Amino acid sequence: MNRSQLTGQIKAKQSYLCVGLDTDVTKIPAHLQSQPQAVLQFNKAIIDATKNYCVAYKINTAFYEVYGLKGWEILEETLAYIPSTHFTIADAKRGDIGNTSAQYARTFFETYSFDAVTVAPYMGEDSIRPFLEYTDKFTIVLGLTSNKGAGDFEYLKTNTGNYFYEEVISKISTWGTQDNLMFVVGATQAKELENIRKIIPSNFLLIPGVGAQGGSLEDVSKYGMNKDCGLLVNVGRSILYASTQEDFAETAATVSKEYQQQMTGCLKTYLPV
Ligand SMILES: O=c1ccn([C@@H]2O[C@H](COP(=O)(O)O)[C@@H](O)[C@H]2O)c(=O)[nH]1
Repeated sequence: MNRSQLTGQIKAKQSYLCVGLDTDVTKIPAHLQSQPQAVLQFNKAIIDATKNYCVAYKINTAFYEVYGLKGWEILEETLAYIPSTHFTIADAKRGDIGNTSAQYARTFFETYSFDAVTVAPYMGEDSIRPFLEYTDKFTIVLGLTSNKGAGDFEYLKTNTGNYFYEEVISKISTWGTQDNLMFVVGATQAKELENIRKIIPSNFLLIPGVGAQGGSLEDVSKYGMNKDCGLLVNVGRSILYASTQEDFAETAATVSKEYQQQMTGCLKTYLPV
């Protein structure tokens, strides 16, 4: 899915919700846990329940890799079950020397046909270029993360007086275009979004941290939205585990709809005219 198809979906659905499929078998309803294909069944029920309210799904590979070969099969079947109208993200946070990054890019863009993959920027240009060579796919680079550890390196001041994360975003933004490059910015960092938009007014941002991590959808929308919306707000646990009973799918639908309705309001209020 390209940028204009993504923005088309956002407009049509009045939603920029991305549902995070971080499925932890110990947290899913007890009645499913005994089923042989528990994670896949859970994912399918969540996708059926939420697809009308969201425009994207993010599969965090850690929750599948933990089961070895079986986990990769579940990941593949989950990806195949996501409707083609939805943008798909492999949250794998890869990045290595170029020769190795090329294999990671092939994995997520060819072996599995994700629309996007998350990449860690620490190893620099040659570690990111192999992903960006897929000009019809999106490379989503970690910009300013949602966790406490963001303070350890991302907020260090460089000799230019800027934060390290600003240098990272600013430099990497010249390596790609708004059609193949996005950045991750945590919802818990909403106060920085106004500044980030000065550096990258056009690129889409993937925003995790609303829900379980306490980030504010309102603030993210107020400070991060651009004329195309430019936001994919990921919500995982607070949708997946909104109920741990037999009504988990209905409850996930209700919570997703609430997010979608709040997003409709934010689009009316904050979309620049
Ligand atoms: O800075 C970051 C980067 C990635 N993540 C990922 O997003 C989701 C958040 O899930 P919730 O359950 O909604 O908290 C998860 O996959 C993280 O690995 C992030 O949270 N922050």
